[in-house]
Amino acid sequence: MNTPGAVNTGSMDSAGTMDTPTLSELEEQAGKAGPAFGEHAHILCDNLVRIYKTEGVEVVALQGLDLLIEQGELIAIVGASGSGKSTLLNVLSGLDVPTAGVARVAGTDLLSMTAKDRLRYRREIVGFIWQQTARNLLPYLTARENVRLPMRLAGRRAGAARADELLELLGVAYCADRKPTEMSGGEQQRVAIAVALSNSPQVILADEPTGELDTENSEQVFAALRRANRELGVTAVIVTHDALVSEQVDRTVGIRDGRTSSETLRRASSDGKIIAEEYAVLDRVGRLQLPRDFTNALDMERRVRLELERDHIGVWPDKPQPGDSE
Ligand SMILES: Nc1ncnc2c1ncn2[C@@H]1O[C@H](COP(=O)(O)OP(=O)(O)OP(=O)(O)O)[C@@H](O)[C@H]1O
Repeated sequence: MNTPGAVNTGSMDSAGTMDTPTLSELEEQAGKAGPAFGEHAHILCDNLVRIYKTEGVEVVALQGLDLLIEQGELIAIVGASGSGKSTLLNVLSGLDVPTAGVARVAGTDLLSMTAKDRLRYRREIVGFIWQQTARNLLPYLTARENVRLPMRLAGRRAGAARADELLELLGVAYCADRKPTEMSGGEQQRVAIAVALSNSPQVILADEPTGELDTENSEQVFAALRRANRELGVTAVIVTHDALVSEQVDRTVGIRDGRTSSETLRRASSDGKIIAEEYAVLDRVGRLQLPRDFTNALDMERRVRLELERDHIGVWPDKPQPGDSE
């Protein structure tokens, strides 16, 4: 007889005693397990690690980062300098290979790609926009020619009509025949978004796309990214220090010390106001990063006392606080 709640994994032999389970029985059982972590996510990072080694010194830039992004989301990634944002974007763009963990974008496993897969991935699945306007466009080509170039490199018939449609969508149709030096920084970045969208990628990644721009140009570049996201359905991930960007997306993910630490979700209330709610991220093994200003305010160090209440968990400093009863 089985113990209540226990799972009978084996089968009976002719003498009626339990066998150890066969491999196929174990495989069948594993197949019945619930959905894998992030199975349906468009972008999945599971326990992602990136260690840089320079002159014998190791820097752990990503320390087991988990992140799930749904298809069609527009999210901002924020974090202090050195927290690992660019490292993450380099991994997602296929420029860099993580040391360990899982990274999957639009069904492509980024750790097991061949060189040929990687080239195809970078040309057709993701589009990229850099902070430095000069890095995004070739200076001797016009805006239209820049947008047509990725189509040519991918062996497609380089449709001038598609290039013009994209420039129109992003509000820079009037720049089609201009070279980068004849455009403002904001116009160049909007053309760069058109270049990134040229081969109809499923995901666009932008590293500080408004970092070199004034407020007016930043607004126009962010509006162009949002239009690309809404009208083309492309998933968009923007690394930014710019509050104008991070406070207007539906979800902002905070990275601290190479891990996701917080998320801010925004939704419209019934009276049309935007409500932002900040959450700490609970990882798959139950780890939580408490905001540093909270732990500093209560002088929390090394360990805290936890208490399970009916509908929440209380977190107290280890040391008694002034005014605490004995
Ligand atoms: N190629 C590299 N070789 C060695 N260490 C690196 C390399 N690239 C990044 N790092 C280190 O990895 C950590 C994360 O860097 P990363 O550039 O991802 O941070 P970031 O959050 O993008 O910072 P910033 O906002 O300043 O761009 C830092 O400690 C950085 O010094």
